[in-house]
Amino acid sequence: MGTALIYDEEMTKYKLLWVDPACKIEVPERLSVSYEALVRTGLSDRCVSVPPREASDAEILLVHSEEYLEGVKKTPHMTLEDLKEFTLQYGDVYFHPNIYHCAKLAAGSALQLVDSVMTGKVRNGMALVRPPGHHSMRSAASGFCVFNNVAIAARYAKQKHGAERVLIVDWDIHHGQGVQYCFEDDPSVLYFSWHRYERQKFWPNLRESDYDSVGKGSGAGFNVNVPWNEVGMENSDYLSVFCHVLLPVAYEFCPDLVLVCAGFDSAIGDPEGEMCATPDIFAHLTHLLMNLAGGKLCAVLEGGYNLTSLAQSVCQTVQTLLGDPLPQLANLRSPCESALESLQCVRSVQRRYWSILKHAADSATTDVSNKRIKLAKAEEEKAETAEDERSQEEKVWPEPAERLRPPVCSASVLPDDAACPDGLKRLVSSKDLGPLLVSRIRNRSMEDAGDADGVATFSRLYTLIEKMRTNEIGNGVALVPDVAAAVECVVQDLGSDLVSRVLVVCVGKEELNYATADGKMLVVQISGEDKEEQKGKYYIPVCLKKGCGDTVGFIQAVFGLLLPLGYEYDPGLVLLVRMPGSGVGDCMWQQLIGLLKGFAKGHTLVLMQTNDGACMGPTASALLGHPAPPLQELLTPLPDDGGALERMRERLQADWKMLQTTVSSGN
Ligand SMILES: CC(O)(O)NCCCCNCCCN
Ligand SMILES: [Zn+2]
Repeated sequence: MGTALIYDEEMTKYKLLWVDPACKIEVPERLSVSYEALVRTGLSDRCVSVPPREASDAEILLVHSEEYLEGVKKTPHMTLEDLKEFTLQYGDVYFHPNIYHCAKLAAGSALQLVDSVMTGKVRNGMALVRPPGHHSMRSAASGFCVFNNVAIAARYAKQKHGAERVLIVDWDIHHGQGVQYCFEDDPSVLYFSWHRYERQKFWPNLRESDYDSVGKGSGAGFNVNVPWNEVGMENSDYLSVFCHVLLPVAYEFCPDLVLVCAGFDSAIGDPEGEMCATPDIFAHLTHLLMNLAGGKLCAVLEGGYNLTSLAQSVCQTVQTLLGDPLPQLANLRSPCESALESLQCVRSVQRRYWSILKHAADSATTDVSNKRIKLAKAEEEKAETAEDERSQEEKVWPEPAERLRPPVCSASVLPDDAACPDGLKRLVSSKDLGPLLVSRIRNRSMEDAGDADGVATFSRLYTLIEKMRTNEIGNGVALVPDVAAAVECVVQDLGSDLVSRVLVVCVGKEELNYATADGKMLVVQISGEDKEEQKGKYYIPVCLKKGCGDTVGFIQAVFGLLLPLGYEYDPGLVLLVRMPGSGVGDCMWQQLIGLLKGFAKGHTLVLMQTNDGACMGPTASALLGHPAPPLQELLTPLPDDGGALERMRERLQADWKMLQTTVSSGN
C-alpha cells in the first residue's frame, strides 16, 4: 500500500495584507517550496495524489461553534478595514478574503487523508496545508490557525470510521492549545505535544502548557505536555523524549490511528523555534511512529518558517512514509540538563496514569529545579552579553544525506529444502572464502550434518553481509543449523573487518561469550535468564523475569534501553538473533524488527535456527517493511517485574548518556 500526498496551490492564495510583525512569517511560499521540493526530489511522483476537498459545515462544527463559523463565513465579503477589525479579536492571526476557502480546504485535506488511510486505500500520507490548525479553538482563531484541522480529523475518524483510540503527536515547536482544550477530558484521544515554553515566557504563554496539564476527569493521563525551557534543543533531546515518554505511552495506548501535527518550526534555522535539531530527525520521528496502529499514520502540516529547513524536513518525512532507508544520525550527544529536567518532570506526573512508566523516578526535587532555574538565569545573562544574537536564518547545517533504496530490499539464506517466503530474494551464490576462513569454519563447532553445507551457508552469510555493506541488499534473514555457532562466526570473523560497529541483539537465553571490550560490537541480550552482572560496557544482559513472552517488559526494554543504546552506539550493521525457545511473541518480534530498521540505514541481518522456521513468515513481513500488528497485550498490562529495568537503566547511564531520564543530582 502506498503513501498519499495532498496538496493544492489554491491554499497558497491568501497572504497578510497589512503590517503585522507577528504574522509576517506565515507566507504562501511555505507551501509552494515544500511541494516543489517533493517534486524536485521525485518523491511526489512516488506518492498517491489525493485531491483536497472543502470541509463541510457539519465537519467544522465537530470542533467549532456555530457563532465562530458564522463569523468566519462573513470574511470573504469584508473590506480591508473590516478584515482588520475582525482580526483584532484574535491573537497572532490574520484574515484575508480567501482564507475561509483555504481553511475549509486545509481541514478537508486532513479528512481526505483520514478517509484514504482508514479505508485502506493507502497505508499512510501527508497533507501539505495552510492555514495551520492546532492553535484554533472552539470559538477563536489563533497563531495563524482558523479551523483546527487535526482536531476535526480526530473527531471525524471516530465518528465516520469508528476509530476508538486516536493518538495525536504534535512535534510543532508551539503548544497546540486548541487541540489540548478540545480533548482534555476525552480518554479516546491522546494528545502529545512538545513545545518551546521557557517557563511560560514563550508564546502562547499559557500556564496550562506545562508538564502538569495531564488532562481532566476521565481524560486524566491522556494529555502529555513536554515543555522545552531552553532553546537549542538537539536531535538527542528529541529522541530521548520519544524513547522515554511518547513511545512507551503510545504503545500502551494502542491507538487505531496516529495523526501528526507536523510542524517543522522545531527544526534548526527556524526563527520561531530557535532549536538545533536537523531535518533528518523527522525521518526518525516518523519511523518511530510507523509501527503503531498497523501503520495508519496521517501527517498534517502545521508550522515551519525557515523555507530551507522546512522543505528538507517535509522531504525527510515523506521519504520515510514511503519506506525508504533511514539516514544515520550523526554524532548524537547526551540530552541537555534542561531536557532531562523536563523529561523527569513529565515522567513523574504521567507515571500514575501509565503502568509502563510506573517505575519512573520522582519529579525533580524542588531544590534541584530551583538550582536549575538559578543556573539558567545565570547562563541567560552570560549568553545575552557574550555571544552576538546570530539570527536563525544564518544558521547552517549539512544537507541531509541521500537515502538510497537498495536494489534488493530483503534476501534470505536458507537450507536447500526450506521454502523461500514471497518477496525475499534467495541467496545462492556463495562467495569463495579464503582458505583461512574455511579452516576456521571447519574448526568451529559446526556440528551440523557435513560441514560442507555449513561452509556453504556461511559463505552465503558472508555474501549477504558484503552486499548489505555495499547497499545492494537492504536486510536479510538466515536460517542456520546452529544459531549460536553462526553468531560466533559472524561476529568473530566478519563483523570486525566488514563493518565498523555491529549491534548484536539477542532474544532468548544462550551463553554469548564474545570479546566485546573493544567496542566493535555491542551485545544486548534480552532473555528470561537472570544473568550475573553485565560484563563491561558493551555486553548488556537484560533479564525479563517473566521471560520474553512478557510484552510489557519487552517493550520497556526496547524503548528504555535498546533504542537509546542503539542511537548512541550508531552501528553500521544490526544482527538480530532469535535463540531457539526464546518465547517472544510474533507481534513483538515484528515490532522489534520494524523498530531496529532505524539503525544502520536499515541493514539488519536476522539469524534464526532452522527448526525455528515457523516464524519465518512474520520475520519476512517485517523485513519487507509491512507494518507490525498492534501489541494488544499492552491494553491490559499485568503487573510487571518491579523496577528491575529502571534500576538497570540508572546503573548503565554512567556509560550511556542516552539512557538518562533525570537531572544529574551532581549539579
Ligand atoms: C502553526 C504554528 O504553531 O506554527 N503557529 C505559530 C504561531 C506563532 C505566533 N507568535 C508569533 C510571534 C512572532 N515572533
Ligand atoms: Zn508552530
